[in-house]
Amino acid sequence: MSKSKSETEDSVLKRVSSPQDLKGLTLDEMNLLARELRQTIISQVRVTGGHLAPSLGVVELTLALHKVFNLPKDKIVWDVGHQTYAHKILTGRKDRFNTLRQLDGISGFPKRSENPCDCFDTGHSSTSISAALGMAVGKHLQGDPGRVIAVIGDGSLTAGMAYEGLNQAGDLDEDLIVVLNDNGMSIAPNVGALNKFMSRALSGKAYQGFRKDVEKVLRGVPGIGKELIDLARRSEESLKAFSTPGMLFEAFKFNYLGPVDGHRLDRLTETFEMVKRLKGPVLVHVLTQKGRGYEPAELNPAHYHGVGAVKAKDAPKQPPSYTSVFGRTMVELAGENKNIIALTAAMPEGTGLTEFSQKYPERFKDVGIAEQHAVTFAAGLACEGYQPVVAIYSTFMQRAYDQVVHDVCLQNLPVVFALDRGGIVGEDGETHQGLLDISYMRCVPNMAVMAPADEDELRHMLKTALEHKSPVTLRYPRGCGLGAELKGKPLVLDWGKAELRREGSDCLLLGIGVGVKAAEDAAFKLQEKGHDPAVINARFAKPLDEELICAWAEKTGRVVTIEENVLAGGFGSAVLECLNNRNLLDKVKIRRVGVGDTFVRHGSQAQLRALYEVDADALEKAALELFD
Ligand SMILES: Cc1ncc(C[n+]2csc(CCOP(=O)(O)OP(=O)(O)O)c2C)c(N)n1
Ligand SMILES: CC(=O)[C@@H](O)[C@H](O)COP(=O)(O)O
Ligand SMILES: [Mg+2]
Repeated sequence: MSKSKSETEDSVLKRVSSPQDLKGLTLDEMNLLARELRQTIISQVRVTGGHLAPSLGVVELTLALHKVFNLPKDKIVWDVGHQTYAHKILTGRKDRFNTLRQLDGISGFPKRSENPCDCFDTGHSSTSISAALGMAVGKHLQGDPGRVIAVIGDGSLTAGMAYEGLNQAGDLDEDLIVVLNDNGMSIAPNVGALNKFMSRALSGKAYQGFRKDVEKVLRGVPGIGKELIDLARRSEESLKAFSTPGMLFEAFKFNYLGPVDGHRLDRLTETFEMVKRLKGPVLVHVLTQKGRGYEPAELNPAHYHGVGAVKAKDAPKQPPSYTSVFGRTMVELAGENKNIIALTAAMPEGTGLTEFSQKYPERFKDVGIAEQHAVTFAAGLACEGYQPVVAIYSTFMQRAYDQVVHDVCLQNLPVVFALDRGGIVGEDGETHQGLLDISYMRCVPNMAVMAPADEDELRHMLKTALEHKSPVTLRYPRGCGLGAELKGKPLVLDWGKAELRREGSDCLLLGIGVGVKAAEDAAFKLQEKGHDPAVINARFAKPLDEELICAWAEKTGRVVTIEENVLAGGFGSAVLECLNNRNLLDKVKIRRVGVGDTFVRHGSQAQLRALYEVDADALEKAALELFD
């Protein structure tokens, strides 16, 4: 008796626990498996959240790569790594897939420590070609025949680093395979001249149609049809150069193959079987649809790029996020100040700038995934008298550090760095935590560093930063605010002044950013234990309000700082330096609460704050130690 359709479907994924299990599958079985993988991904992301549309778009591509190549001997470097859910399921993590992005569960990104088939850790974009080239050269030197494949999206191809990799790879003529996963989208629709060129060339159906028509006519020529076709194919090269995306990659000395339909398993496997035998650098151009197989994601791939877990219907309404308050304040301030220009590096929605982009399209620039360029571009705008606000996640700003130092701070240009996701971000984990920025910005001459205690203070800080005619970093966290009332117009705060929130006599709890709420919560608990803590909202990590801080440090004799940043070089270090400079360290005991010398993994923000001891409990504990 033949099996029912659903029994057959069920059985394919059940039979697959490693890429080896794909080798004997038929095309029909592979197509069924693609469907099952999609169902598994969709239902899991509903529970844990995650990068849904990118992962759905590459299901067939992943299957074809695993069918043709042999991991872990061959290697796939996934750019960004946010599209690897099918890869994870196929490489022995099916049974742990329900722990995706959870504390102690599997990561949402490739991790060498997690599985031998993850050959390179990613999370930030556009590193894959360079890493894969390094591996290819390493293999070459060792005489290892394994193949190396970089899979990079069209969005990630807007970053300069990708071209640095292509440039060297073409020159070295190494055996490297680059798969361009072209879905026309970054998180938002992709931008840039090259993107326009690629889509124009691809939609040049005229060329494809012309080619077919010519072949048809030539075939009909009795006796010499074949020779004429060969001749036409040879001269086609020059025609192609004017009208296909291949032109770009061929200039880098890559062999270009494609475009291939990225949802046709037969075409993909055929292509990779051929590519496997080719020597030198090869680029395979694959066309996919972001969100494929899940209608809401197909219709709105930007929204479904990364989603949270589906919320219960009766979940309480949350206060507005810091991001949305930033976005609204930008719109408000730009109405009064025509010099404000908002910049994003491929994250208009993530940085809260969508409304700004609609209201002031002339004064909004999405530069693509090009943080370095964004910063130097801002420096140029500032030279022309504009006030650029560069809104970039804290973690991605790391990439543009020299531009911050050399192009902005050295010239003391008035650029505002709005660093969203400053602090613990949660489920994205190690690659995305924004835990270094206070340290890396504080040490740069001319740079000021502020962090708001709540979403209302964020408004005032943005106004203050724009009034200041030097570089300013304004960092704020991922997620919703405290529910602070947003009333009145944004005000200019006293420059470099902290805010005394509570007077006290036996210790000083000194917070910055989200640390201020933790300080107030810890103060409450310490009071219940008979202590009398003072609480200060520092507002500025630089310039520090040395007068207020030292006065209360001396009065209380005990100081505990708290920040969501690494301890090394952070806000607490600034306070320690200040007490030392004023020779107060023999009179004042100090402890610092922050993240130690470690990378913070994935989990919920609350779990991680507790685990890495950067919450009110940790602050209370540190304060109590000072009374021992
Ligand atoms: C350096 C850096 N900047 C920004 C991001 C945020 N980001 C993650 S995925 C993405 C879009 C990537 O587009 P593409 O490579 O085309 O992949 P797709 O999501 O379309 O599959 C962006 C901007 C990042 N991961 N790294
Ligand atoms: C993969 C990536 O880098 C982004 O998609 C990132 O995960 C977005 O983070 P948020 O969810 O905090 O916007
Ligand atoms: Mg894309």
